[in-house]
Amino acid sequence: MSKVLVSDSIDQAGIDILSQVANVDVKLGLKPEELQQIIGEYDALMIRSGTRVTEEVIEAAANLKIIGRAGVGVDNVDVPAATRRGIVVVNSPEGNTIAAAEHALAMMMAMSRNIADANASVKKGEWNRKTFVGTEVYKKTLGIVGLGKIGSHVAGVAKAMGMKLLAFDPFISNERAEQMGVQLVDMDLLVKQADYITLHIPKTPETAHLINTEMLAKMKPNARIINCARGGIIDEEALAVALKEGKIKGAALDVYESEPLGESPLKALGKEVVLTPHLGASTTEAQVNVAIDVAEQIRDVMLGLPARSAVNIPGLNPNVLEELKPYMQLAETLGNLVGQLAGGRVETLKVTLQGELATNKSQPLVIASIKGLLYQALRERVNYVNANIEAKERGIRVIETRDDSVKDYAGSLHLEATGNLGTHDVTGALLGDGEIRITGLDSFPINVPPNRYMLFTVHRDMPGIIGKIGSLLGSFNVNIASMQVGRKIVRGDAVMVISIDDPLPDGILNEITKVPGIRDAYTVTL
Ligand SMILES: NC(=O)C1=CN([C@@H]2O[C@H](COP(=O)(O)OP(=O)(O)OC[C@H]3O[C@@H](n4cnc5c(N)ncnc54)[C@H](O)[C@@H]3O)[C@@H](O)[C@H]2O)C=CC1
Ligand SMILES: O=C(O)C(=O)COP(=O)(O)O
Repeated sequence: MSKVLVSDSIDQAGIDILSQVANVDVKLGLKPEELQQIIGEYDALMIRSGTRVTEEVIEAAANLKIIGRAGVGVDNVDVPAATRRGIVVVNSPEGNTIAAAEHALAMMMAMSRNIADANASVKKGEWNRKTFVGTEVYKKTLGIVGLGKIGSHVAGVAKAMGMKLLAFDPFISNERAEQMGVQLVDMDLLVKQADYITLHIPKTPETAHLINTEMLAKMKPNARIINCARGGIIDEEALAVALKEGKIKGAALDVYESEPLGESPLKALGKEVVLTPHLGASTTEAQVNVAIDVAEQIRDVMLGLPARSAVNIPGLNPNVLEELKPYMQLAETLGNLVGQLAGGRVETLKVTLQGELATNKSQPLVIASIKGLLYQALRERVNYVNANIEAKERGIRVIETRDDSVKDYAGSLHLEATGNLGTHDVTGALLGDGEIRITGLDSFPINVPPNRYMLFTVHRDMPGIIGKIGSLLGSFNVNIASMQVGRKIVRGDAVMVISIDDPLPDGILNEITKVPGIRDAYTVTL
C-alpha cells in the first residue's frame, strides 16, 4: 500500500479520505532535516503553510509523486524543483477564500474599533472608553491590492458596508472591476488615496517588499494597512518605523516574513497594531473544505487519475483530459516512435493537431507527445509534469500547429522530429473502437497498429525485396507477426513496416541495410 505523510495539522475528513488508499502517518512539527531524512519512504506529502518543502527535501524524496497543499499559497514549496522531479503539486484554490476574506475584514474592523486592545484592557479590570474611540469605515476608501478570489469577496462585503473601492491588479479587466463596483487604479494612486489598504496578492519576486519605506511615505497619515496575504510583501522593519513615527495610523497583520513571528519591533507597538498568528484560513469550514479537496486529489493521483488543481501541470483540466484520454496514449506512442526513428539528438519536435483535435483544448496532447519522445532517454522519470521542462533543458524546440482541414479520421496527430541525424515524421489516429493506428511514416501512407517490437525500412519499390527481408529475418529466427508496405507511386520509394515477436538480434539491422534497394532500416521498441 502507498504511504502518505501529513506534516501539518489537517482536518480528520482529509485523513479519512487518504486512508482509503494509503497508510497515513501524521508527524507534526518536523524540522527540515527530519523531513529530509524520512521523506524517501513516502509516495505523497500533505502540508499547510508550516512545512517548508525545500529543494533538499525534494532531492531526498525518491518515491514522492504528489505534494498536496491544503490551502492556497505554495510559496513554502520549491515548485520548480518538484516539477523537475515530475512531482505534481496541488492546492485548494477556493477552499479557504471566504475564511481569508472574512479575516481581512475582521482585521479592518478590529483596527478601526480597537477591539483587541480594548478587550485586553477590560480583562485587566480597566474601563477606559476615551482611549478606545474608533473610526467608521463607512464612506472611507478601501484600496484592494489583488482583486482575485479573496480580494473580490472583500470588495463585495466592503461595498455593502458603504466603502468606496479602489483596486490595483494589472491582470484584471476594467469590465470585471466595474461589475464589482471597483475602480481600477495604479498602485501609486491607490496608496495615496486609500484610508484602508488590504493586500490579496501572492508572494512573488515582484511583490516582495512591495510595501516599503517609499510606498509607506506616500500613504495618508490616517492610512491603515492589512496583510492577510503573505509575509514579506510588507517590509516589517519599515512598517514599524512608519507606525512609530506616525506616518500611517495602523496595521493589522496575519502573516510575517518569518513564521512563527520571533523578535519583532511590531510587538513593542500599541493599539495601532493588531497581530494574529496566520489565522486567515483557520475556520472550521475552511479546514474541512481544503482537507477534503486536497486529500481527494492525492487519492486520485495515487489511483492514476488526474488532479483537478495541479499548479505545475499546464492545461491538464480533468474534464478536458477525460475527453482527450484515448488520444493521450496515441500521442505518447507517436512521440516514442518518432524519437526512435530520429535516433540521435532531437532539436525540434513539430506536433500538428489535425481534424477535430485542432483546438486549444488539445494542448495536453503536445505534452503527451513530448513525454513519449523523451521516454527512451528518461523512462519513468518523464511524466506530464516535467515533460515540458525536460524538453527545454535538452534544448528541444517544440512547435505546435493545428490543421482542421485534415479529414481522413475524426482527429489525428502528425509528429515531425528533426535532429542531428535527419528528419522523420509519423501520423496516427484512433479507430472507432479507440484502437491506435499508425497511419503515416516519413510521409508514406500505412495503416498498422503499434507493436512492442517493430522494424521499418525505406526501400525502392521493386520485385523481390520483401522476400529477401523475410528470408533474412527467418535465418535469424525472427518471427514476423505482420507486414505492410506503403508507397506513393509504383516503383518509386516505399516503406515496409514489420511487426516482430521478439527484439531484433544484434547485427541483423546492418545486414538488412546491405540488401540492394534498401535505403534505411530502423528498429523500434514501443
Ligand atoms: N492568511 C491566510 O491564511 C491566507 C492567505 N492567502 C493568501 O492570499 C493571497 C490571495 O489569494 P487568492 O485571492 O485566493 O488568489 P488569487 O490568485 O485568486 O488572486 C490573486 C490576485 O493577485 C493579482 N496579482 C498577482 N500579482 C500581482 C501584483 N504584482 N500586483 C497586483 N496584483 C497582483 C492576480 O492578478 C490575482 O487577481 C495568496 O497569497 C494566498 O496565499 C490565502 C488563503 C489564506
Ligand atoms: O492558504 C493559504 O495560502 C494560507 O495562507 C493558509 O495557511 P494555513 O493552511 O492556515 O497554514
